[in-house]
Amino acid sequence: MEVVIVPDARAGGELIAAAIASLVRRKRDALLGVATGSTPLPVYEALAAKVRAGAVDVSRVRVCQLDEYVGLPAGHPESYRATVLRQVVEPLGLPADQFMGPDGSAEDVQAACEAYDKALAGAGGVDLQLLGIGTDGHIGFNEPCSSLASRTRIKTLTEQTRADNARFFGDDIEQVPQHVITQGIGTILNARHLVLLATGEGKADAVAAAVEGPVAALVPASALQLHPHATVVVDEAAASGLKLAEYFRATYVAKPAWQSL
Ligand SMILES: N[C@@H]1[C@@H](O)[C@H](O)[C@@H](COP(=O)(O)O)O[C@@H]1O
Repeated sequence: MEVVIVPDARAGGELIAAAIASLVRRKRDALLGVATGSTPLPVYEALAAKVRAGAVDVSRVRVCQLDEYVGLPAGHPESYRATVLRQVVEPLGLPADQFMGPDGSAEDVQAACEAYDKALAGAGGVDLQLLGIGTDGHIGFNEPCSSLASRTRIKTLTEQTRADNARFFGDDIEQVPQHVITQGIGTILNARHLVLLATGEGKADAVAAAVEGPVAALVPASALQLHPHATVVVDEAAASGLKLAEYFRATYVAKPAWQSL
């Protein structure tokens, strides 16, 4: 696992957008797994700026969702489908048929989960999966004690996650769905490159547990330790609980010029 400490969220966004651009230059139809929440927004803004500047051609890039709420009415603005369309697909100018996600309004949710897991593999697998981290250490919507081998399935949110996400639902926790579909941890680990971005002091404990604690289902993000190509990008505040921060800084300074993220 590589840990990169950046001065602020904007720098993290620039760094990851550069890594995505570099991937797309190597593989024009890369499958990009995107996350929702506030944290990845600087990545999407930096990437869209590169596209506008003509620095990278993303016209063949495919985008896929990490997770979705269950039971929101179709087209609800806070569904993750609507969110990713608004924040990623439209700003990048991609056609809807280059975007895939699980069907959160399916009658048979279990079948929708299995179909999505198969569709990801059928699309050749995710090339780069962008991740955030919940304050309880979750990735996607894999809450604590999710199986580290789990596939895409339905999960029940913790009260903590519903409270954290209430800000997207008029600060009313009752409006936050209880159930979600999420790529499983095993599914996420199938991506070729995992890039987790965490910013702000509120993520410091979760980041320290994920990066320096034991691999444990209690901290789903610790599963990144099992992946051969995982990059954790943190700002100073989110890095504040890391015991090895100085080592991570020195390693990044000494990184060979030919080695990308
Ligand atoms: N399912 C999403 C996660 O993918 C995201 O990482 C997390 C943190 O969001 P934020 O970046 O807003 O803190 O929120 C939700 O739970």
